[in-house]
Parts: sequence; C-alpha cells; structure tokens
Amino acid sequence: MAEQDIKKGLAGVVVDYTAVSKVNPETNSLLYRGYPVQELAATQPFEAVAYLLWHGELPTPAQLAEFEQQERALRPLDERTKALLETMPVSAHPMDLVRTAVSQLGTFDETLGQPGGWTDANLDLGRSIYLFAQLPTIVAAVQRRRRGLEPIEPRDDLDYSANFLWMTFGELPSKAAIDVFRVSMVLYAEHSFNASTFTARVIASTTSDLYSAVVGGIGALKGPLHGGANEAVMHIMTEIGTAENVTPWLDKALAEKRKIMGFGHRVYKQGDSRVPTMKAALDVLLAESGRPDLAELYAELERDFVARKGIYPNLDYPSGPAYHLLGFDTEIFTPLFIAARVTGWTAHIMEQAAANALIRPLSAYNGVDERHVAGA
Ligand SMILES: CC(=O)SCCNC(=O)CCNC(=O)[C@H](O)C(C)(C)COP(=O)(O)OP(=O)(O)OC[C@H]1O[C@@H](n2cnc3c(N)ncnc32)[C@H](O)[C@@H]1OP(=O)(O)O
Ligand SMILES: O=C([O-])CC(=O)C(=O)O
Repeated sequence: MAEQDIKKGLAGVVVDYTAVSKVNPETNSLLYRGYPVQELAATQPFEAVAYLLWHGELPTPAQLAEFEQQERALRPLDERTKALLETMPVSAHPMDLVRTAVSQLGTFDETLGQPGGWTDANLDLGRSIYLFAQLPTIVAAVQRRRRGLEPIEPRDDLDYSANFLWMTFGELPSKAAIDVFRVSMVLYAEHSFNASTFTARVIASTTSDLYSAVVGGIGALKGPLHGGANEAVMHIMTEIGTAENVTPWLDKALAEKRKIMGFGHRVYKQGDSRVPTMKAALDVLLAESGRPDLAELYAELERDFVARKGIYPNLDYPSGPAYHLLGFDTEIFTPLFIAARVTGWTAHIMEQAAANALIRPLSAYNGVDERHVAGA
C-alpha cells in the first residue's frame, strides 16, 4: 500500500469555517463571536453569553429580559422526565443519566415526528433554548437523587446560575460562590471544533435532528481525554491526598505511563487561555472554604508536572476542585460541563445546518489483501 499522509486524530487539520469562536494558541486567546472570553466572564450573565453564541450579538437589556423570561418558563421538568429520572438505576453514571434524559426530550418534540420537521432549521433555536433551560433542572435532580434527596422545583425569581445551585442544594451559597459558578459556565460554553462539538456537527451534517446531535456530543464529552477530565482531576487529587505525596505519586504515575488529568491540550501548547480566569475563581472558593491543603496540592501538582514535562493545566484542572468546593459530587462535574457546552454545541449545529456539507472523510485501508470464501 502506498504511504498515505494520515493526520491521526485530525491533528492540525482545518475542516471548515466557523464564526462562533476563535481559539488562538499563539496569542493564548479565546473569542466568542469576537469578544474575549475573559471580558464576558467578568461582565455577563450566562444567559447573555448563550444569547451571544446563538445570535452573534450580545442582547440589549430588553432582549435579555425577554430571553430570561422565556428560559425561566422552560425550566420545570415534564412529568415523563421526572419519571425517567426516578426509574433509571441510581448507580449509573450521571453522564449516562443526563444523556438518556436529553434523548427522551427529543421524543416530546412533536415537530420531530412530522415529515421534514426535524430538518426545519427555524425550529432549532427554540429547541436550543429548551435544552439550555431543562439541563440544569435535570442535572440538579440527578445530583440530589444520588444523595437520596427529592428534586427541588426551579425558581423563576433567580437567574440561571443561582437557580442551578438552588435546585441542587436547596440553599444559596455566597454571592461570590454563585459568581464562581457563573464564570465556570461562561468559560465552558464554547471552544471551536473540540471533539464533542465536532461530533455534534458530524451528526448535524447528515441532516439528523438537533437532539440527536446533542446526545452525540454528550457521548463524546464523557471521555476523560475531553470533558470527563474535570471528574478525573478530582479523582487523582483524592488519590494523591496531600501536597507531600505529589512527587512520589508522579514518579509512579509517569513510570506507569498514566496521563495526568487536567494537563495538556490538543491546541494550546503553552497553557489554556481560560485557566487564569478559572484559577482566580477557584482561589475565591479556596479562601472562602479554608482549604489550604487543597490549595497546596493544586499548586504542587502543577509545579512538579510542568517542571518535568512542560505540559500546562487545561480548564478542567481548576474547574474540578472548584466544583468540589461548591459541593457537587465528583461524578456531576462533567454533566455541569454539558449544561454549559450545550450553548456552543447548538450554535455549531445551527451553523452547520446553514451551510451544510456531509462530513465524510476518507480512510486508508491497511487490512488483509483481497481473499475469497472457500467454494465461492
Ligand atoms: C476541556 C478539555 O477537553 S481539555 C482536555 C482535557 N483532557 C485531559 O486533561 C486529559 C489529559 N490530557 C491528555 O490526554 C492530552 O494532553 C490531550 C488528549 C488533551 C491532548 O492530546 P494530544 O494533543 O493528542 O497530545 P499528545 O497525546 O500527542 O501528547 C504529546 C505528548 O505529551 C504527553 N502528554 C500529553 N498530555 C499529557 C498528560 N496529561 N499526562 C501525561 N502525558 C501527557 C503524551 O503522552 C505525548 O507523549 P509522547 O510524545 O511521549 O507520546
Ligand atoms: O478544545 C478542545 O479540544 C477541548 C477543550 O478545551 C474544550 O472543548 O473546551
């Protein structure tokens, strides 16, 4: 077979244009629709960022108020979703529970059952807002059920971030903690052609429906090389225990060729543009919670691993401990990422639909040569 120029993992391959976001590893920057993500994280409610990703512009105060009203009205779960969440095995991973609940939401959408209904792009914005509003209620209910607690109904007097925490914990943390959560949602919302967004776009490119594309995105996000890393970061921090254990733990982990979760990135090689903002948010929680042990462990693992390998933390490294300090179970961290990233996924699904070409790359065959079944 002639040698082929294979780009394993599509590394370095530019497959399409996007106007949703720009990831620039040279300047270590990330723009959503032209705006630096740090500026959005410093100033905007998550609802405004979702609006920006879908519409291409930040909302005016009147547009934001109208969107908030729409989103708040869509928060309560259908009885059939509640029943599904109560009957699925509590031992299942929350990513699988949330994926299944989102898949079921697609079956409630009557337009999907009608001929041509699912390819009507005019309906996709409404579907995106519906998923955006439903996901916090689903994730909070999954978290509570893990603890043997009844779900808490959404409150329409609270914004997205405060309501999410209210539905999860039945009380509101400090304003500063709510703001840390908001910042994490903004930073997780969008990141160009990452693996889950690309998955969603591949599904959209077949002119499948938006729910199917989001379900596919969730499947791709679950893996620890992608979104599942925020959960995995907390598992390794628990495994290491304290800062003094970092060096022997790293000696062993690297000898065993383990990947150190929360470090490295396909695009950023000199550090992730979002980490300084999320680390500053984590510092607020570390100070509030009085956990110098966790702060030391965080700093020592980063110091030692960067010194050895020159591989820097990605967004999952500060997000994992931040979600831990907010009180979430470790297994809920990646579902939180779903709730944020559904904004980016759906913006990309709509962009794909608006200028579609079926995504179907080629492969080079390296299996056995042609052969024949005996007697054929
Ligand atoms: C929100 C997000 O999805 S961000 C990513 C979250 N994922 C993680 O944190 C998981 C840990 N990190 C990784 O596995 C990788 O860095 C990835 C998958 C994110 C990026 O991988 P790639 O761009 O394919 O880099 P690649 O795997 O080629 O790494 C280059 C070298 O660095 C090593 N390396 C990269 N990341 C790590 C890591 N976290 N721990 C140990 N070694 C690493 C690789 O083993 C490889 O070494 P080699 O050349 O000796 O084989
Ligand atoms: O861009 C990537 O490959 C992964 C990532 O950081 C993200 O999806 O936020």
